[in-house]
Amino acid sequence: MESSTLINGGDSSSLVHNMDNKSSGGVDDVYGEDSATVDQLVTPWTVSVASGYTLLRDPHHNKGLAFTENERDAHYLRGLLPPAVFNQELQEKRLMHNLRQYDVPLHRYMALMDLQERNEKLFYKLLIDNVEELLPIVYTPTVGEACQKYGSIFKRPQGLYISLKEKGKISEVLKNWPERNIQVIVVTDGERILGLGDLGCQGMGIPVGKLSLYTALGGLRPSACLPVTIDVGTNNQKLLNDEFYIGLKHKRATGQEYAELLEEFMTAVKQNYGEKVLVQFEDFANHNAFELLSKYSSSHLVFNDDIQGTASVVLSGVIAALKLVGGKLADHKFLFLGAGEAGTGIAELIALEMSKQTKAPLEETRKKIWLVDSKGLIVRSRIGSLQHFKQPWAHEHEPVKELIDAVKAIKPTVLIGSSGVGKTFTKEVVEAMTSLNEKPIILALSNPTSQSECTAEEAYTWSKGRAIFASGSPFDPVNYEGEVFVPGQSNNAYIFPGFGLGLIISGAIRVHDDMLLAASEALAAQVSEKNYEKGLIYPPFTNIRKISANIAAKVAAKVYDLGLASHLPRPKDLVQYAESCMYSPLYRKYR
Ligand SMILES: O=C([O-])CC(=O)C(=O)O
Ligand SMILES: [Mg+2]
Repeated sequence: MESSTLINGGDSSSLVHNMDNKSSGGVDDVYGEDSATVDQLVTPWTVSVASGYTLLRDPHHNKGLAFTENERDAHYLRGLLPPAVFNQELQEKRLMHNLRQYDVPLHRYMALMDLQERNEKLFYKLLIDNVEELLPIVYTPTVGEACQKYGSIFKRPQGLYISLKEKGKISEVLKNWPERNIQVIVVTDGERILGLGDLGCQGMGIPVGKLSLYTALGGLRPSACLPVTIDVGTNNQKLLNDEFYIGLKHKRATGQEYAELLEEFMTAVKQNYGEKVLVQFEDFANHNAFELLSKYSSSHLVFNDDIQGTASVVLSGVIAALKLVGGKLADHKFLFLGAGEAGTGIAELIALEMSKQTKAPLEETRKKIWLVDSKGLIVRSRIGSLQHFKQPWAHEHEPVKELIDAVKAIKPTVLIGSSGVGKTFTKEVVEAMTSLNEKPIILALSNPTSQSECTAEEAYTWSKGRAIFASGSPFDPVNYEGEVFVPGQSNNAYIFPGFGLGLIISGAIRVHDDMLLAASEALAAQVSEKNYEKGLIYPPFTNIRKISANIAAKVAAKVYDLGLASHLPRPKDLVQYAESCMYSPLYRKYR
């Protein structure tokens, strides 16, 4: 009896089911009032939505108690809602009040996911207006716990699961997703979820969380965002033993079997969504992350958030920190704990920027940067046994085993933790950094909070208030000897939403390192004098949409300059253009 119609346009290109009985869900034409969102630039935005009970169950169009009297009459809602009519602000106030009743962050997370599935606009309105309070819930650290428990909190699909069972059918599986105009995909295979290790299929929480930030922080339409989890098995024995585990119950497929599944996925993505769809790789293990990025960067629009997004946000923080500590980038010396995706990605982008500034060859600027991995300082004598992505960092030096001895030997001005292992910046390490530097720059990037190399309190206390500190997951301000220190959050969430927006509004077909440098410079330029006075090296998240528009503009400008843009002509004012393309969470009036 049910027929379905595909309707494009607005922020809601969705599959709407026509039913015979209008009162239980017919199809009405609706004219919205929002400013144009990204794809409205190419499609007319008359949209059709279901009415009646079906409308209340459709998260893209449901407004709950905010349906007006006229809308209740026109859309067969009489009796389905209690009599009160709330505006969106009152709904928001009520929800924030309810959320704050939960003491357990995971309960807040679950309440927010329920809201997202019930009333999408209200979810985004809440997230945008309360970004500092809600970011730690929908994102790190709480999203990490959600992934660990994803099997038991799973209710409805929030993204696509593509497992080895779907081999040979991936293109068909993509067509099962209700949206067609996809602009960004965040994909994980769950092998390295934050610093929590292999969570297999339960890694889905990460693409879902990242994409909700694409919308809230970067203004991408929710319906243009597709979370994907590739399931090739898991090596996490606890999950394999768990009768409630939601993924494939065998060890991870590797080698050719893995590569073929990924190849089929990447091909199907391009076939279904064209060459301008952005694929963001997220939380893959090192070996696959580097390989996938280099394999697909010349044929697809791909971006690895852990290698490139993290690099861009850290470079921005370092550029900003120079205002507080003085000197040029090339005057500084960097020591990393962790030589994986984040560590080597950041190191390379810093070396590139140094090389750009000084005109020195990359081989020279790399020598200012040292990395420590689980076997100690990466030095020339280890080269034969090093993975290829570590080899550029194998400089001449005698072997050093421990981080503390590396600090003493290298004498860095900047210490960066990206190993995924918590509590590794010990008192001794922070004190050594402080004895070497008037203002040591210390970045503890590993996520979630449990994996942070040190806490904000430890950094400020052990450095006697002298550290310039930022971390991947948020920490509260610290009161040290009567002075309040506000730690920064050096997280790729500052970069990827604006970066992706910049790629999309310009119709980029490839990502280039210069675009990452442009994003870093754009973010650093958003740190105000007031922020610097407080010792901050990142602007607060409260202005993130404006920040994202500025990042998007600089990235798009670079896309145009490099001749990689397919949306012509180039808009005159790219900041204004980026802002005008952003999704609005305000309700539309339904006729
Ligand atoms: O998700 C985050 O908070 C940052 C990130 O990409 C990671 O830690 O893998
Ligand atoms: Mg990540």
